[in-house]
Amino acid sequence: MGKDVIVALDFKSGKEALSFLDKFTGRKLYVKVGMELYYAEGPEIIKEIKKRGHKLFLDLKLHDIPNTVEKAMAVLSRLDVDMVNLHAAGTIDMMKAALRGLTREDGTRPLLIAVTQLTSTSQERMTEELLIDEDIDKVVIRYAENADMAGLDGVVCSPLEAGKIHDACGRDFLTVTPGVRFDDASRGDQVRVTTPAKAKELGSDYIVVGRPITQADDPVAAYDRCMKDFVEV
Ligand SMILES: O=C(O)c1cc(=O)[nH]c(=O)n1[C@@H]1O[C@H](COP(=O)(O)O)[C@@H](O)[C@H]1O
Repeated sequence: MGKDVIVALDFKSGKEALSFLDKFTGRKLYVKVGMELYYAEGPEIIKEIKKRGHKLFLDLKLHDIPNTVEKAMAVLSRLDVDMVNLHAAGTIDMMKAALRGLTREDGTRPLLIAVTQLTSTSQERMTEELLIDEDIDKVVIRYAENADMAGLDGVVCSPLEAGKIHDACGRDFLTVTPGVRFDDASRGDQVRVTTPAKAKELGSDYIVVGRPITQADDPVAAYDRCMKDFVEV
């Protein structure tokens, strides 16, 4: 499994996202388009980024009844994206429906991964607000097993949980991990975080990094630091 750094393009407009990408002259990145940018620009921004040769994870985190998710995934399958996601909390039936919707007539489809527990969720909040009275690691692993059972390709989780998920679901089951911070950086709203180097040690397949790169004084240097610590060492 090739490891890579996925840059979260959390920008309010296509103009900002594209001028950010221009800083990486000629380099092909793996980027993530999330709700903010997609809701602002729609499918056109996807086409433009793909035209420039970048790989793209479309992060819309679908979570609805199975029929609605199946139909929405069928629409997303027409976009030339490499990966899409949904919330595992929508149940195994919803994940199976998503997979059906995403699979094109010729049998091809983007990778489909499931968010387990958001990396901004702490043990305390999960227990007290969501009334899930279990150890958060156990919940994340159970959601990963559900995603595996539904036939998905992997999960979104904290890098801290990547090793345990591979133990439960196998080495080929993808762990895509946001919640990544350099030692000297602020966590912001993230809770279950670690560094790119530690994420590599724990077996994460992809790290998803937003603000530590996009808001750095030198974004290209910050990206290169992630690549060096996570991919190249
Ligand atoms: O699905 C995601 O991408 C996601 C899941 C999750 O549990 N936590 C999480 O932070 N993300 C996304 O990963 C990115 C992390 O951004 P930074 O916190 O700025 O590095 C954001 O775009 C989030 O929407």
